[in-house]
Amino acid sequence: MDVAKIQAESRAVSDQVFRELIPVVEDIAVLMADCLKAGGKVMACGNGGSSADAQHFAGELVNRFLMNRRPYAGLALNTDASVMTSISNDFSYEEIYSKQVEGLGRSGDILVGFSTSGNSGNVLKAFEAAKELGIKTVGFLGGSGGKIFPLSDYALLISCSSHTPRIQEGHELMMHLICERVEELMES
Ligand SMILES: O=C(CO)[C@@H](O)[C@H](O)[C@H](O)[C@H](O)COP(=O)(O)O
Ligand SMILES: [Zn+2]
Repeated sequence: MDVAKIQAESRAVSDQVFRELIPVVEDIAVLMADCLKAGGKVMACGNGGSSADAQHFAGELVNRFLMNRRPYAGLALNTDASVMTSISNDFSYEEIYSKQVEGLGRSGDILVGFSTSGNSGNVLKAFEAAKELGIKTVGFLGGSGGKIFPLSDYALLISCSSHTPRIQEGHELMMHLICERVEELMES
């Protein structure tokens, strides 16, 4: 393990977030606060570590980030094993999120997808379903942004790295920044 190389890449990711992506973080926080105030909800999805990011985000929204306040409508789409195994078994793994977006999503909601490659098929299909339903899409992406980039109304793209763990760390940083700003906008 080359710690110096990892440190340099970690710094580059953090620098990209603070130099380039804060205006997008702000736009997304405003979008989410407006959605939540209007009675909409924020759905999130991803695979592997990025599914953990989706759950992490929903937990911050429903319970608390820094403030004790009313719960916000946040939902991770990767937490219901019965729904996911049923869709995977009867149809395909690619449809585990799109079918939930079709069933649970309403116009005015927001769909967040975490994908470091930007190419996970189930996140891509969920974004396609969201577009059909008038649901805004927010992509936490990496590298070139992949196939999900053009379907993202808002893209938080860690383009300086193509390494999944470093990109995920950048995603978590931005997810926390969004949570802090959403709470400020909702509670002020
Ligand atoms: O957490 C990690 C690596 O840090 C892995 O579990 C990783 O999330 C998985 O390989 C995912 O399937 C990768 O999907 P994606 O980021 O390309 O959409
Ligand atoms: Zn990981």
